[in-house]
Amino acid sequence: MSFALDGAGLTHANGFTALSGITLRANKGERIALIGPSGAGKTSLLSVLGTALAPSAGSVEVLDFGFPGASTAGMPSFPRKRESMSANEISGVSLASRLRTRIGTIHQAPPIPGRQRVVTAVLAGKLGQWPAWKSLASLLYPLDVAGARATLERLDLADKLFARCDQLSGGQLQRVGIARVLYQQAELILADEPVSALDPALALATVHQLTADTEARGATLVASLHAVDLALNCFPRIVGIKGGRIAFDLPAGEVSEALLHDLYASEGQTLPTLANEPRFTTLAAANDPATRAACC
Ligand SMILES: Nc1ncnc2c1ncn2[C@@H]1O[C@H](COP(=O)(O)OP(=O)(O)OP(=O)(O)O)[C@@H](O)[C@H]1O
Repeated sequence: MSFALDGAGLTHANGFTALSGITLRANKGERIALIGPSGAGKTSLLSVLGTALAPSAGSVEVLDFGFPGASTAGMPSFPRKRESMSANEISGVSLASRLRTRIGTIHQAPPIPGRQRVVTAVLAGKLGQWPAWKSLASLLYPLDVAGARATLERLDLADKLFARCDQLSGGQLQRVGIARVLYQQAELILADEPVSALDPALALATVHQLTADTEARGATLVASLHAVDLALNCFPRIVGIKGGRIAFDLPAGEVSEALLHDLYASEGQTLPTLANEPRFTTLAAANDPATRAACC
């Protein structure tokens, strides 16, 4: 099991309930796309899975660490290992940091210092796994340039190896954030709109890198995606989120056009797709076998 949420809820400090009654499980190696309208709760769900926010109701278990529902809404908390490791044996801080080295998070806008070189930003993916001396040394002088270059090559970005991050375009910076997580080789990758700044062809190729990497390593991937066609074409399992609840959880081939239109009813008649092109507004077009073959 990679993660299990049981009746999980998330109420923010201002009293707003972003998630309610979320029951969702994933085995290791699953690739899941989260889709749903703006404000549905996709980022909130990824934050709970990534342990950035504790559930305010229900329970969450991630990579064998459990989080009981907290009474303090949405406040960060520390995980407890499932095999009931005593609090005296290891501190909550240590447990949390150990768990987080196994989770790779891709942000829509990667939080990378502008002055950092691309090579250093990519190698930072392993900072939590390396011993302290190696992490410090790598920040001062990149230790695995070949590894960073090979990872960037997969994203067609090797020519930016020594560029400063504040000299990159939004799409290039987004791919550096993805390269960092690919380099990290996390067991669970949580990607929040990972290709929102890329053109359709690059978005497809980049998502392919993510799905191929996780498939090859048996890692789990959960990605929120704006483009419905990208989700249907590249992910075997689709979870629709609406109003902080799971609207459906189905194999991609079983997601009907009616379900999609119901999910996005608040956003009008046109389904959000790559480049918002109307050619993918029918399920037949979105599930085009040629596109699916190109991705998966
Ligand atoms: N810190 C916060 N405090 C209060 N409400 C919040 C907070 N963060 C998010 N929300 C609310 O929770 C709801 C879900 O937000 P979330 O970011 O999870 O949605 P989303 O599906 O990721 O949306 P989008 O596709 O636009 O990124 C929204 O109504 C949002 O306004």
